[in-house]
Amino acid sequence: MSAEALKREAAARALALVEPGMRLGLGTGSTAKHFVALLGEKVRAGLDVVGVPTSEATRAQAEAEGIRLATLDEFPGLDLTVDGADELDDALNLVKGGGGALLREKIVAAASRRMIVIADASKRVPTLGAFPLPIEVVPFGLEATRRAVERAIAVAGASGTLGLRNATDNTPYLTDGGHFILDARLGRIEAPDALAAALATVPGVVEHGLFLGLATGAVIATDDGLVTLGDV
Ligand SMILES: O=C[C@H](O)[C@H](O)[C@H](O)COP(=O)(O)O
Repeated sequence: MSAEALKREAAARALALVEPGMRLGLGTGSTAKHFVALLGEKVRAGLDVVGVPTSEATRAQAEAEGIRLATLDEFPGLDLTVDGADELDDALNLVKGGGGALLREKIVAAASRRMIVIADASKRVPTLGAFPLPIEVVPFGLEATRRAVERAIAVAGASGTLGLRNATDNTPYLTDGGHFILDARLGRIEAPDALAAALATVPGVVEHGLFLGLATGAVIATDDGLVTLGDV
């Protein structure tokens, strides 16, 4: 099965968790896009839900699908968020932000009673870190922040290189919040909690892509069928 077909399978399984009246967090990325498309079909068939998008891209897609949207200011507590991930381990620790949406994704996930990750099997890893860890930083003081991030990575016992993410026109990539992203190529993250704690101390770091203790379950689509982790 193609990767897209697997992503759609995982999305379809997560859709079965959606009940009428739910307040949903809508994730970002190529896997979450399948979920939003399938949800749109259900909405047009009469399902009444409200969605909080985690990016402008998801907002545009959900609007086009006819999904009623709201903000976290209107609904500070959500029932369920369904989102993709760049990596997940068996303890449901995640790396997210490959598509630059980590900040809103983390706020929405933290506001949700349940967060279900949908992924194809390529995202499941024994140890996080092969995928570069996105670290969202404010443009002001970039070089000083970059150095402080390097020190924080070292304090957490990790090592690697940091690169400023560029957009396709070769200018710095800007997130929906108007921030830059430093991608940390670490290879392995042996102590995600220590790294998350160290990064949180750096002024200028807005958020990072380690999602620890946020996902409550995962649906992973493999060629041999669906595998679930946690509470699905
Ligand atoms: O910023 C983007 C998000 O964290 C995505 O959920 C993540 O990058 C996975 O995206 P995809 O489903 O396209 O692999």
